[in-house]
Amino acid sequence: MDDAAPRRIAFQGERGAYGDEATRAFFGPTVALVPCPSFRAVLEAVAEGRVDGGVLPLESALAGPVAEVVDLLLEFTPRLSGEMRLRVRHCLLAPPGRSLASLTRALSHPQALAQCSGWLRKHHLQPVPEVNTAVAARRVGEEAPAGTAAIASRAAADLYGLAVLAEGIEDSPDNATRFLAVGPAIPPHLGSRWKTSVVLTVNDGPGALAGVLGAFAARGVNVARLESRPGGVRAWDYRWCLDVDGREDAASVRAALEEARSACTSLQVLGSYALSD
Ligand SMILES: O=C(O)C(=O)Cc1ccccc1
Repeated sequence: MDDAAPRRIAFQGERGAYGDEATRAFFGPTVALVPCPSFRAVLEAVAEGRVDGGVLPLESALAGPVAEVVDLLLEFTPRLSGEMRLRVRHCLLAPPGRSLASLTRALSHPQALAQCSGWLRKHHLQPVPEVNTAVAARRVGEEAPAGTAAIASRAAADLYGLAVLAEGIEDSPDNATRFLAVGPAIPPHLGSRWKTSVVLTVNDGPGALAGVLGAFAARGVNVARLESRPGGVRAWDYRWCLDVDGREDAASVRAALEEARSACTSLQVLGSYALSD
């Protein structure tokens, strides 16, 4: 890779999306942004080497996992190159001149709708899913549909000529989303804390999952995330996604993984990556 050339990084959505903000926070203002229509398109661009990396939202502190991204990571198994937490502050946006009282619907990404569900209920606004917050803002700006607002960032309001009717409408004051960087480009300002992501299926029988967790506990390795997804060998078999603290090549993590394997029908290390400070 030419060091002087800006790195091309794919994200889902359009300018003004939270993925856009996360990509610039990860890679700095000179990054070459490559907007993609879907999360799958981001991973395809990375897999085919059309970009140097991609940035994807994995889970929100308030609304939980972005299940589509979790499943796509298991399908594509890209190189995991970094993690960051982005503070997400949502705004209610409408064409200039509209009042809150005139609105009946709010368009946004399902994660944003979920993060603002209490506020929407209180203001009698019907949530309407859209592929991305920035797409919602652009549509409301261009088409000005009757009674319809968008939930997106203040940056999206500026980009698409919308007025900010309310700011900070998320249901928790510390609403944040974990974003992962994937692909060969490593974000430049990562810290010293590392994580390792693993996907496994366990033997059928009492204590199998406890055996996996016990292997990490016995070596003082913190399990930071444990999530089940469908898609094991048979119906109702689960794939368990674990994030543990530490690098795959750390002695404690390596030994825990080795012991965990004996309680598993499959165990795949997706990768180790550092967290941004
Ligand atoms: O729709 C967006 O802008 C995204 O990047 C997905 C998203 C939505 C809400 C919170 C974090 C990420």
